[in-house]
Amino acid sequence: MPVFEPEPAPRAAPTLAPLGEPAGDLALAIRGLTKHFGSVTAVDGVDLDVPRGCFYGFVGPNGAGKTTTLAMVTGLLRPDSGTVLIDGADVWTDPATAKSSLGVLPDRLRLFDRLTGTEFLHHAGALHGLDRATVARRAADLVQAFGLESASRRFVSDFSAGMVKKIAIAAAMIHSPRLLVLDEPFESVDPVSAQLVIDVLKKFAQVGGTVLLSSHSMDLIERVCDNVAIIAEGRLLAAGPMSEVLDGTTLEDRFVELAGGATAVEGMEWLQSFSD
Ligand SMILES: Nc1ncnc2c1ncn2[C@@H]1O[C@H](COP(=O)(O)OP(=O)(O)OP(=O)(O)O)[C@@H](O)[C@H]1O
Repeated sequence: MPVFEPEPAPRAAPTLAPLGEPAGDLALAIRGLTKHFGSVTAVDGVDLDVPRGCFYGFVGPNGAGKTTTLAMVTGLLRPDSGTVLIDGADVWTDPATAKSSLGVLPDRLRLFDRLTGTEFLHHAGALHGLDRATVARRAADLVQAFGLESASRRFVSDFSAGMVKKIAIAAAMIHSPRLLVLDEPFESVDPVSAQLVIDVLKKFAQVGGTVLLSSHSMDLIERVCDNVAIIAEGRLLAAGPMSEVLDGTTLEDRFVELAGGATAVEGMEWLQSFSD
């Protein structure tokens, strides 16, 4: 199917390239990315290499800086400092080139919800300059792949939260990008639909596409991704091939060990005194 066919690219060695000059086999290279909101440092000097063809998970506790990082990576939020190269093109100095190879599912996406599912996909394809016949063919492929056949003629405003996620991911893929950046793609998505989405994304990665996604589901990230980055308080604590980051433990254990969070609930004895 044409939708899942980015230019085949060699699968990169499963190690992080030495930080410095980004290597040429990277789908995404982030250097020194920093963002402050007033006195809060949301993202603090993040360096990350995402090799082509990999399925990269991005995890961290609430408020760790995941959404802020992904927003800067995709050109939605201007960094205070740092650079982002997508397929070698700088998101901020060469946005047209960088964004032509990028598909995005942003956080809290607002859709044009008075369009039907199919119209929405056509709109996304047209924005990327695809001709009508190509858009129609790809939209039909995507509707089928994401199990949205019965929804394709309904208004997006009538979609469930999970269906909205699926149509938004489909729209992010319609121009056959090289890199997909998905912020919480499985939030509100039931397990059967999540598996459907994972299958589509795996197919995309198998033919040389690259996926970077954030999620709070450690099981899912461990099962699906071949690389993972753990962020807390705006700093990257670990990044690289899953087996190296886990080092024999589970992702959940590694996450708690690095990012904290397994604290006992103390000082809430009143909770056991019940109002009656
Ligand atoms: N627009 C904003 N204005 C002020 N502070 C912000 C803004 N966006 C994010 N922050 C702050 O930046 C920090 C990182 O937030 P961010 O949303 O990136 O975290 P996250 O890892 O995506 O969290 P979650 O898992 O809860 O979605 C938090 O302290 C947050 O309060």
